[in-house]
Amino acid sequence: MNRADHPQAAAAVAVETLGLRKTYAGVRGRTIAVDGLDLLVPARGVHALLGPAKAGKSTVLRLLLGLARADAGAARLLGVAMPDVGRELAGRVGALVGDPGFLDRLTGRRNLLMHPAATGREQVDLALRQTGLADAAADAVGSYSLGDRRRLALAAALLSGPDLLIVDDPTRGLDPTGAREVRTLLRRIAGRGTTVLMTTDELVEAQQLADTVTVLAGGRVVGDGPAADVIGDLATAVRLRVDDGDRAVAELKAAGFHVRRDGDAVVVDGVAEPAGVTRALARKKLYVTEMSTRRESLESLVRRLAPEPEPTPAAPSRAERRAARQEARRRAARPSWRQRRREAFEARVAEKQAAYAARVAARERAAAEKEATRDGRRKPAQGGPGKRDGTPEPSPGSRSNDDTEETA
Ligand SMILES: Nc1ncnc2c1ncn2[C@@H]1O[C@H](COP(=O)(O)OP(=O)(O)OP(=O)(O)O)[C@@H](O)[C@H]1O
Repeated sequence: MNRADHPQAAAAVAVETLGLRKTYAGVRGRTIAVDGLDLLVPARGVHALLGPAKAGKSTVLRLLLGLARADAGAARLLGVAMPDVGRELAGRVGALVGDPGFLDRLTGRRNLLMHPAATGREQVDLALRQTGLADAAADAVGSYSLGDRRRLALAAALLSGPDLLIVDDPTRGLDPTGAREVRTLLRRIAGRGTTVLMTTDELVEAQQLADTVTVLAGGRVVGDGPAADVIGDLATAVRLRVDDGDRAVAELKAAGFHVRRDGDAVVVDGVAEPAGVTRALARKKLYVTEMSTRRESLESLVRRLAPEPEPTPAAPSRAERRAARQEARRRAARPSWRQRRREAFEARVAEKQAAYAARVAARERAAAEKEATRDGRRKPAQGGPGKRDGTPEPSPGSRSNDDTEETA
């Protein structure tokens, strides 16, 4: 979406990035984790960075928090440009990225009191109340459920009363109850005026929790805007069997559906009304023999937003470069296709010429033998068949030119 077209572009912006890029070097070459990212997070509300595994979500958060250095691009958090974020925004940005490193044998309250952002018991107790942990404040963290630990981590991130809270995958690993509690908490935090920027790979979570979303795939933005517009009402994917699948795909495409083949089946993604698909087919005299529907997955959403996402090109590793050089040398040493064809052709010509020469020699031999036989017969009879001048009659097969001669 164009910045100017963004519904909240006119309002304050909490986070914005332009052309942000990050690559990681590994044993198998370089991985492009974030590839020219333009991100716009409106101030206030919950913004979800939504994408499948390895889409680059966590890397974006790490870049924004200064935990990793970008190769290129620019970013501003709460109006402050990236290199100065740490110095100028101390206390205004809270984060929950990675393991908060609580000590199990200490109470929740004691862990928070030891946090660098803690200023005193009053502030700590406020954070515990805000996260619904007041009753568990005196319990050892070792006895906390995973959901309670996550809420304690959020309490730590809230200690400084931040304007922006950055949270990486807040419900990962939680049971449905724990996940629901954390989602409710995040909505409550946003309701109090803190902008929440979070990552998730769950479509339903983004739909339930986020006001705005950015969908990432392969380190790139494939869609962004209000959650209701980008995700919609969790459209349905329809799977069909039709007698003429290829024609069905063509007709549905022409009718504006997002359609693809999956083996014998035809799959239509992002369908608001499944009956619309069967109607469109029936109009073209194509009849459905089998049909099933399921809620749209994140993968099909990404496919719908970016029908043919370009694969992230990874730079070749040293081993791959060496193999490519060896292959080039091997090709250079081997005769070219053209050269091999010419050699084969010349071999065929030489073969045919040799066969022709052998046939001519055989005919000449045969003619000479015939001549010798005729001479032998004439001698005793002194006048057999033949011309009067003694020239022998040409035999039927003794032409000097062979009209069956093959040309190369
Ligand atoms: N420190 C690192 N060193 C090398 N590669 C990395 C590093 N961190 C991330 N990557 C690679 O960068 C790509 C993006 O990873 P990232 O963790 O940002 O994705 P993600 O969308 O958060 O995925 P997930 O939901 O699985 O956590 C992946 O291919 C990952 O393997």
